Amino acid sequence: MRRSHKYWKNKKVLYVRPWPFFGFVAPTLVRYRAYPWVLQNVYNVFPEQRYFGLYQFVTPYLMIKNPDLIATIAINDVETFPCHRTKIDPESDPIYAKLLFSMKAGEQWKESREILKLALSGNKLKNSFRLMQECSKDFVNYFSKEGTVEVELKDVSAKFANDVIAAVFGYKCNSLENPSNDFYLTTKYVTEFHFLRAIKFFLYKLSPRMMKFFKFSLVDNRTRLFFHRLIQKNRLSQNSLNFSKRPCSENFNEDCFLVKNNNGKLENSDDDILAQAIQFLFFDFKTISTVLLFAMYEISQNIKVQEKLICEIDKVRKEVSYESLAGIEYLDMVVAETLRKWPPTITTDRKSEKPFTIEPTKPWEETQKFDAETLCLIPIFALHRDPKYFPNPDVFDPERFNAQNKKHIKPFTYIPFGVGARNCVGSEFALIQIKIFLFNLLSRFRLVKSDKSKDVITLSKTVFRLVPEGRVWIKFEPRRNEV
Ligand code: HEM
Repeated sequence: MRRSHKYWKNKKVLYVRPWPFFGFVAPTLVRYRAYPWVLQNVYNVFPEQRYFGLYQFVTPYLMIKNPDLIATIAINDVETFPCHRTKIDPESDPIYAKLLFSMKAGEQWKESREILKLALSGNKLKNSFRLMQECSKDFVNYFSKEGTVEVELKDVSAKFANDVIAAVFGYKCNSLENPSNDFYLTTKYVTEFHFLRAIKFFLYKLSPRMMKFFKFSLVDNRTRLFFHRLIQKNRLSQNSLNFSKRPCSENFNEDCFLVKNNNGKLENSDDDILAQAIQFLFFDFKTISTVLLFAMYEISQNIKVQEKLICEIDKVRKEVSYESLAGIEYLDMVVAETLRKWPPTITTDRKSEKPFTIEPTKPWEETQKFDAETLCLIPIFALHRDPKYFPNPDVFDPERFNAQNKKHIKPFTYIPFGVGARNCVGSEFALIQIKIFLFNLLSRFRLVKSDKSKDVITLSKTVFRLVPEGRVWIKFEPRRNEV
């Protein structure tokens, strides 16, 4: 596809006028507006359009606004739109090439996806449930030592998300007690998009061959070494890891990390496992910690929601089980509303393999032909905030998802986990992790606003993700006398 600000004009497609060189992302690059709001503004430029063109830097994207058109692209016409944009050439970085998100659709992707899906659901998920339950208990026990405590939400949600991933790797690290444990430091290091990594990504896009020639890898030696050491310990030792109180073989969910090789055999070489580890860190750590942060923040702000949630949680006495957790309908509704208002993945995309046509459905539209390799942007955050689909979108209202109301949500307007063949493979795993955390937390604490933070969250203008600006404080107030 040609990269130039003339592309949409030449194709006679309506488009958002780009800022020179930077395209629509300019307001975030100059730190004027947070990226989710920039996307929402762009989404609103042509209220009646089903789709329109825009430029991310000089790369043309087609924004798909209309929910039916989203379904066409992601479900009905999946042969034309089989993959995401991010595709790292396996020749240039074999580790990144093993990530499902960046894999080209085909047998290897299909099988790897099936294996990961199995590892993250059903009986395997029940096993992970036990680990998550342990991590949540460690979390609340840590705060139960004192009375009311003031906590910073970015910090505590990141530590919990980290500890669950670590547990999947057979590594018990309780990051609240021990914030400088190796796993947490590595997670932070890998997931922070610092300057050097940004440059590496840019160079990869520019010339994968050059990167291969100079043997530059997106996964640096420090990360590689850390995980290789961990994998070796897990495989070779039947004894506890230094940081684990249990035999690691019991914890290490190796099935999460199986990959089919080109000869159709199941294997998990150290590099395969390393790739899956990176996948967990990218997909689980950032998404889960973001959802937990916003869920705790919204619950602290909305007292009625909190009281109702506590009431429902208290009905499940003593130990919560996998089954009883799924039965707490109001918890489902609170999590669903958090994912509506604050979806951690603010957009997703599809890339067309072949040319395609969009037929008119409105009087002012014309048949429009598009080239192969057209990049389609699906604006998850903006759809969730569109008052046409969610009236008063800025209000946190879990009742949108009660049994009656959720029937009226227009299909493909609520898509926190994406849609179709390339949707999120970890959604079940993620939902259980979020729910079990909130269950344990609210069983022991009320979440109370803190004077240190404002009532309205401001989003960061320095990153291209959904991140609050600065620190976000609330208080955990023990419910000792009630339970
Ligand atoms: C609240 C948490 C999460 C959210 C909101 C989320 C959201 C998403 C979204 C929007 C996509 C793109 C889907 C599409 O294009 O249609 C995606 C893809 C993906 N997610 Fe998640 N995700 C979450 C947690 C996880 C977890 C825990 C894992 C486990 C490792 C995971 C693994 C993946 C993978 C591997 C893909 C790529 C799938 C493919 O291309 O075949 N996600 N996720």
